Amino acid sequence: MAGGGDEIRTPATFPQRQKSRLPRGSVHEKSLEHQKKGPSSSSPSVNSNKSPLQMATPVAQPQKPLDSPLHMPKPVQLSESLGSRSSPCSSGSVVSDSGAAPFDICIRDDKCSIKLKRSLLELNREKRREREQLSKEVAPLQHLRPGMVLLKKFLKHDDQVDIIRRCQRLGLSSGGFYTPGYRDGAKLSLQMMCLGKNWDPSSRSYGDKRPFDGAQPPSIPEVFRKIVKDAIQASNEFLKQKGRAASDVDELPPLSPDICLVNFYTSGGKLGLHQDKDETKPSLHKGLPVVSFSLGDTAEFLYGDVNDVDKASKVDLESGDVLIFGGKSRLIFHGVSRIKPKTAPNWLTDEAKLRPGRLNLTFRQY
Ligand SMILES: O=C(O)CCC(=O)C(=O)O
Ligand SMILES: [Fe+2]
Repeated sequence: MAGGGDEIRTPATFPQRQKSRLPRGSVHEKSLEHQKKGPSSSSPSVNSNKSPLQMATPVAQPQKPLDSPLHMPKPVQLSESLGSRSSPCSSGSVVSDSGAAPFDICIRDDKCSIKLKRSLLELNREKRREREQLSKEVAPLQHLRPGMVLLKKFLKHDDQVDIIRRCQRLGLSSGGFYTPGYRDGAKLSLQMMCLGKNWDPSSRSYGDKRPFDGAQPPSIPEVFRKIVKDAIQASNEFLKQKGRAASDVDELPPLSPDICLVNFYTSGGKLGLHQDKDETKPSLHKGLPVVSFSLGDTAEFLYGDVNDVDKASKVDLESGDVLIFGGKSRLIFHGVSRIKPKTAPNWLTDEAKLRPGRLNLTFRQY
């Protein structure tokens, strides 16, 4: 799996979390082909002139428009036909302040659906199978390179459902999901929402409000911060153990996240290689980590020292995985080369009703 890193197959050390349930666990895009050895860099961005969301200068497009025809709601596959406002994930009514037709990351339970719901027994059986498979076949923590740790299925089942439901609610309200687009007309096939601070793709900078509609990003839910903290702690315990045997293993500095970029990739979603480097100099210099949660379909994730997909290592990020890159890896180039369709766990799509695709949350400290 991971290139360049080693894996440890001991049943590791997710403190408590692993026990009670399973170990725990934007959206930007544009073709990676353009990037082969190309000068791109992005998400929060980097050395090229290109935006994090890639190349051309992106222009935010609210899912629903102010008055200009340029701001006509972008047709979002499935969402209209499935009825974006009445997902069963919603608890209560969620309505965009702007009266917009916001993007719903969940699909509603179609009463006419011929798909039979799985029984609770079947769902539990699937969850158990997933746990057993994980403990047999996969190292729960993997040291991919100095400063970079992958925590397989670190997000517990209930937490995955809860994260999706919270993101759904936040995404439907003011400051919620929108489709970033480029000034040249190119569209990103992803939906993005910022929590804590707004990250503006066109200026590649952070602010308190979204320039295109003045919306204030919702705050980062406390439960998300707690999982981030637990993931860093679990990584450091693991790195400490490793450090006894190897000298190049650094611990990760603690993170107090005040930014979370939430991306939803549809099945054709991609994100070109980029560095996350729009945070403050002290944050970057200290190597304060980026902590990434993956939910839904599996992503093929690329990472490496240079902006070249041919030289990048590859790792699958599955639903429930938490990836951390900080310290010496804080400025690695990384991206998503593809989303693997129909790889989300059945129990997750049944319980959370996440639409086909992948939800990714990256936490950072400004
Ligand atoms: O989706 C991912 O795994 C990566 C997202 C990312 O790199 C970003 O939002 O900056
Ligand atoms: Fe990134």
